[in-house]
Amino acid sequence: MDVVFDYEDIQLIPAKCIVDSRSECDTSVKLGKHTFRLPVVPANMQTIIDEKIAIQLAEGGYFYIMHRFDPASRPAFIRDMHSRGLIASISVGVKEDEYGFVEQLAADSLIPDYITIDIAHGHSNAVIRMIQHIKKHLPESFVIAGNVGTPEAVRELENAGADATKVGIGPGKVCITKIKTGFGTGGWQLAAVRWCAKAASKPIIADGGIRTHGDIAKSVRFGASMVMIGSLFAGHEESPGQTVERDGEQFKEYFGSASEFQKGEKKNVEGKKMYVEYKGPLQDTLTEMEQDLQSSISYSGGKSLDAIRTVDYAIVKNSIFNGDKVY
Ligand SMILES: NC(=O)C1=CN([C@@H]2O[C@H](COP(=O)(O)OP(=O)(O)OC[C@H]3O[C@@H](n4cnc5c(N)ncnc54)[C@H](OP(=O)(O)O)[C@@H]3O)[C@@H](O)[C@H]2O)C=CC1
Ligand SMILES: Nc1nc2c(ncn2[C@@H]2O[C@H](COP(=O)(O)O)[C@@H](O)[C@H]2O)c(=O)[nH]1
Repeated sequence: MDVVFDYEDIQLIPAKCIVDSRSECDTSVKLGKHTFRLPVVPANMQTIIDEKIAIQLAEGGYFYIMHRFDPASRPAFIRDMHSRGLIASISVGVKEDEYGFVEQLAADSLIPDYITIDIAHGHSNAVIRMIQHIKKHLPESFVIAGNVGTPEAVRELENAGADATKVGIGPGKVCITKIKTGFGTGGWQLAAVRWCAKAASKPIIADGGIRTHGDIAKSVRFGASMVMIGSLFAGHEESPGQTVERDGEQFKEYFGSASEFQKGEKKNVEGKKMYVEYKGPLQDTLTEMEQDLQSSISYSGGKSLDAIRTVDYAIVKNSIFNGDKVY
């Protein structure tokens, strides 16, 4: 890898505008057989998504991935989404029970449209075996595999049959992998996305470290087809995390999938819990994200996401924000 940088080190360089209004810019993206309104998916974490939010997102034309932390509810979830005419997008792990689960779905003709293999260290034989197992029993399902942080990993998972790979080891807001293990893409996640995307022959999902809406455009510039976001989606009215009040202000909990709060034990903890300010309705954030991304597209001199993929950029090491915040 030649240059190392992260989101805050990059500014995209504007090209001549070809639209009269930002509303002409199209933020939609195709992943597998379906087209979605935004190249954004809320993280498949228990404080970010539940069944109600999955329905809201799917009905609104947004991509979603249900988490895997209530495993027994998954068949009913798939049935319910399909009975509503909506896509069914679930997560699996790699432990022994999950093999039987996949076989049972096939036996019951319950075919998820998307299956995400969600483990911390995705460059592993365990994930390769699970990709092959899913492809054998549920060949119609679109398989997203992760998480990884290197081109070798992307190639191996693609060769095993993954339809997309998810990039990001440790850049997440509630992640402590980098501190506990010394490994990961934290601090250079955007460069890792670029490195992996260059090797990829299928879509890349950039996962973790997105702190502003502008980071979505930057991810697209460096090769992501989609981005997965946790913290920016935490704290909404609909978010499943517990609400607490402090000094008259409302906060909602956001915890890591490898935190002791998720695991119920202190073994191999690589995540923490935080409280984020209450943000109001989820739809307001989705709408603002879409408007901001439409604006990004207009600055890129095009009308669709593709225009962002080729814009020039400047590396401005640690100097963009100077402490600036949106609010
Ligand atoms: N994107 C990221 O940076 C990270 C995300 N996470 C999230 O936390 C959740 C839990 O992840 P995970 O612990 O993988 O899931 P699981 O607890 O389901 O573990 C999956 C399996 O992989 C094994 N395993 C886990 N980590 C490693 C490793 N580093 N080396 C070898 N084997 C390993 C586990 O065994 P054993 O426990 O005995 O080792 C277990 O058999 C997921 O939702 C994941 O996305 C967690 C950390 C980093
Ligand atoms: N190292 C850990 N990473 C985790 C954990 N739980 C989730 N995650 C990852 O974070 C992103 C979300 O990142 P954000 O910056 O947008 O908040 C999520 O999609 C997972 O990949 C964890 O416990 N440890």
